[in-house]
Amino acid sequence: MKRACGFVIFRRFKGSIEYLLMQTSYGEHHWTPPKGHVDKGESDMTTAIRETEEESGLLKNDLNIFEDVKKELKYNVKGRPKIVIYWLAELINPNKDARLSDEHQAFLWLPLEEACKKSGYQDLQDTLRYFDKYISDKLLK
Ligand SMILES: Nc1ncnc2c1ncn2[C@@H]1O[C@H](COP(=O)(O)OP(=O)(O)OP(=O)(O)OP(=O)(O)OC[C@H]2O[C@@H](n3cnc4c(N)ncnc43)[C@H](O)[C@@H]2O)[C@@H](O)[C@H]1O
Repeated sequence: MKRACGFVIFRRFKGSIEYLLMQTSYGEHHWTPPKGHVDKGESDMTTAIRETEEESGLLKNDLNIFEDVKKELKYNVKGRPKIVIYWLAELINPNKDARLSDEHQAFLWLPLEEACKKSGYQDLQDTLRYFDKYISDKLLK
């Protein structure tokens, strides 16, 4: 099965929580958090870190990774099943911005409702809402 891993990255910015979404420069120009295919012999977490660095310029040291908070999405791409694993991560310095690679044409930091609208896919919206609840229940109290 095709497998991809990445991070739902949030930052605490001017009193609100914002999520990083990136828009592909190919295909349908859809928006997702940074993620990508697991290479042969690579662990899921290594993939998530590598793809995030390649796609957004944000390094492992820029992030506080919540290894125990993850979500798996399963959907079909061209008729073949794909699994995508996202962990939650916080951008430690909220003023450090992302940068683009050739794979994306735009990125945005968006509050929950706008991020859900932009992402479109129901399972990604559910994932964002699940992580948002974790943030409010566990990190903001
Ligand atoms: N059309 C294209 N033209 C040119 N180059 C292309 C291309 N598609 C991929 N590539 C190349 O493939 C590389 C991507 O490699 P990676 O960067 O390693 O992998 P990825 O993020 O998992 O790829 P992708 O964007 O295809 O995956 P997603 O599941 O979001 O998206 C895959 C499909 O699933 C759909 N999808 C995404 N999330 C979904 C969800 N939650 N539910 C249902 N469908 C979803 C998307 O709309 C999309 O149709 C790029 O370097 C690019 O060069």
